[in-house]
Amino acid sequence: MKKITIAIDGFSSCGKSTMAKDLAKEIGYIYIDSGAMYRAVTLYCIKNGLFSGDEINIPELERHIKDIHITFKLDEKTQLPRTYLNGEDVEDAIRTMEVSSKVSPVSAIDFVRSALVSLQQEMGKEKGIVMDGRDIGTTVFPEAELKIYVTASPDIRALRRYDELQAKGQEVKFEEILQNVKERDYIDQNRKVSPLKRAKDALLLDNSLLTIEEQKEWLLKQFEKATQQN
Ligand SMILES: Nc1ncnc2c1ncn2[C@@H]1O[C@H](COP(=O)(O)OP(=O)(O)OP(=O)(O)O)[C@@H](O)[C@H]1O
Ligand SMILES: Nc1ccn([C@@H]2O[C@H](COP(=O)(O)O)[C@@H](O)[C@H]2O)c(=O)n1
Repeated sequence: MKKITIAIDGFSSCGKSTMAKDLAKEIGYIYIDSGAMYRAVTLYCIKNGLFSGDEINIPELERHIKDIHITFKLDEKTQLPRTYLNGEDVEDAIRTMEVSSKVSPVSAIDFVRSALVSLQQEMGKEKGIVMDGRDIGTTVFPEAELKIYVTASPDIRALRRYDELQAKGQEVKFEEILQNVKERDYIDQNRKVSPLKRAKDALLLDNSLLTIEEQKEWLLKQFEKATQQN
């Protein structure tokens, strides 16, 4: 069967990567979490002193951008990709609140976006890929055969993330997560370059009241329809 490209965009913590991972596993496609790449650049900035408070040293980051190498390696146990920054496994380090609180301003920088978009397009050039993010259906793969735009209420999204981080043993406050979710939504929707918006041909999914299993079934049906049409 001819392989297609699947773009899943939407708001932070709404379940995009859960859906994308599940589908990719089921259909044998590559899964790429583009948010992990923006998080890795942010972690690089933190580790290399490119932040002073919340302020990024943009000229310095531009000088460093060619030294930032992001790759993914499949975890043998989970069969899921882990993110590597310059050869180091940073999959857990990029999921902290510190990175979450600094990532959206980093992702709004034009040269950061153009570097990562080129890398994402290279990863998807053979098709057979499910990529999730904010601009996958609008900028990275505007020709994707299946585009999904996911949303859920901010409170529901914050609660899902809170439960997840608590289960991982991270000390977090619900209010802090809710504020971070709202701030990232605002920056992501209002930045100049590739803001988060629904592509004209994207299917809308509000999963506020869906279980993980229900959204998985819904997505699989959309995949089957898309492959029949292409
Ligand atoms: N339909 C659902 N019902 C309940 N919990 C869900 C649902 N979908 C995903 N989750 C949970 O919500 C949390 C956030 O999901 P996920 O990481 O997939 O979101 P995301 O959109 O990829 O987030 P981000 O953009 O911030 O990376 C996870 O703990 C996941 O298990
Ligand atoms: N295509 C993308 C993906 C992500 N971002 C930015 O990265 C942040 C973290 O992404 P998560 O998916 O892990 O939440 C996100 O808030 C965006 O600022 C992006 O700009 N484009």
